[in-house]
Amino acid sequence: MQKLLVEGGKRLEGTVRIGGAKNSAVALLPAAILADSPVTIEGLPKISDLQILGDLLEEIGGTVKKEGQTIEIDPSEMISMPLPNGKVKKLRASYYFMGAMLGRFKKAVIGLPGGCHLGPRPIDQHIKGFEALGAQVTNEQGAIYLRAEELRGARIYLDVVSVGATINIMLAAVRAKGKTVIENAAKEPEIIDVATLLTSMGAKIKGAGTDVIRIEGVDQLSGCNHTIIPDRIEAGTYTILAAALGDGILIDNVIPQHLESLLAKLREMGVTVEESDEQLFIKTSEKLKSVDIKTLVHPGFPTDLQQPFTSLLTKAYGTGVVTDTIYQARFKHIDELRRMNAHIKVEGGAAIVAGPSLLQGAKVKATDLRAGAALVIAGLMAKGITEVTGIEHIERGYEDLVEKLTNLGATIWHEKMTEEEVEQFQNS
Ligand SMILES: CC(=O)N[C@H]1[C@@H](OP(=O)(O)OP(=O)(O)OC[C@H]2O[C@@H](n3ccc(=O)[nH]c3=O)[C@H](O)[C@@H]2O)O[C@H](CO)[C@@H](O)[C@@H]1O
Ligand SMILES: C=C(OP(=O)(O)O)C(=O)O
Repeated sequence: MQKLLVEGGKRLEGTVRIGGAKNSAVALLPAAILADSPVTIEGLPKISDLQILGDLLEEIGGTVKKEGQTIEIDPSEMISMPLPNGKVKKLRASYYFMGAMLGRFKKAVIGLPGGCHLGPRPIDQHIKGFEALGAQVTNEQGAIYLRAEELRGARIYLDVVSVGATINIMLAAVRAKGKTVIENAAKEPEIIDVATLLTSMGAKIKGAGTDVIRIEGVDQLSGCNHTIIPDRIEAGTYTILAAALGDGILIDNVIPQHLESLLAKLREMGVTVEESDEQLFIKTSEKLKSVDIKTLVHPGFPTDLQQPFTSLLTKAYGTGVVTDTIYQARFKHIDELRRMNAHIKVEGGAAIVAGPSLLQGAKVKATDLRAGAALVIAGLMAKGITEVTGIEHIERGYEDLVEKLTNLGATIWHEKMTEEEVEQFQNS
């Protein structure tokens, strides 16, 4: 097992290029199941979640060829093999095998998904959607069994705005008979990206990116070529880092409109933010002003940037209140930031950050993906060396993290954990 060592206190500058969007990629790969010929997806990020999804596609009979950041998935020989255990539990997005396999085979057995532990993450809205389309859904020993004689289009109102449920229902509905309307749909850019791929495959989808999506089912979907959108959360993470320590950092391959809620907050704090078509230029200010943030569904402030943003707030003057309305318990990074001398308390579902604090290097543990990003940012801001364990979480969503940060002038490296450290880590 490896840990990350981060030496803090340096100002950073240069250019960082953003990879393809994790939360698109993890849906685009399962979407290929719906086609009858090879689907090619370009611009994939180098992250561990995609390796697992590639393995799962092979387990059900797909032929997967990877070359650089391009993947070709030939789904023609796939069968509806049950995936009740094993790799499906290692990530969240394995739930997209439910919608895609139901759409193609009218049956599937998929274990309940894993992913970041952020408090309860039910999938009742996914199931409500599948049932409305005519599927029988049962939960047997931790696996979801789905079966339908035929899928029929339906009007589905989501009780909770859910990215996963919106995409999953879309995946099944493109192969249902007749018209499906998803109301109160999520509007995240990744939903548009998945709809774009499905449309290139021959699906008929209108309204992706709005809260009403209309789908006219088709009998057949074919292979196509698709280029993935840039990762707004990776871009947002480097933007936050640049706001904390940037002497002028250019974020390349980003769609600035995807990050408007973050950029508005950074401007309020006094950060220099310049936008162009596919780039952002970010420069910190000597005296950052505290702000409050409240995470909301898109286009509100993204929950996935809440944790990295909390690290930035420790440097700002004043009190900042962080409220996460999507995951009320997404605060596991706070205890670790406190070890680094951050003055933060969690009260009534909000984290209250009193700044500025001079962060000190410490031994900390990444409990989830974005907590890991928050701790790396804090480590780069801190005096001394920070050791971050739990880096397999970070590898789920950040490609080439060490290389990208080193290019910006950071001192960060991997080290093998000793046996004693591994034991301590496993028991903590
Ligand atoms: C792989 C992927 O794309 N992950 C993202 C996706 O997760 P995921 O798709 O799991 O998140 P959702 O948008 O579904 O969840 C939003 C909220 O709805 C609740 N909910 C969701 C589904 C459901 O059936 N019932 C229910 O109550 C969840 O507990 C949560 O409070 O969107 C989240 C919210 O932007 C992001 O943090 C994750 O990075
Ligand atoms: C919560 C996240 O991922 P997942 O839904 O894959 O666990 C995330 O990307 O921040």
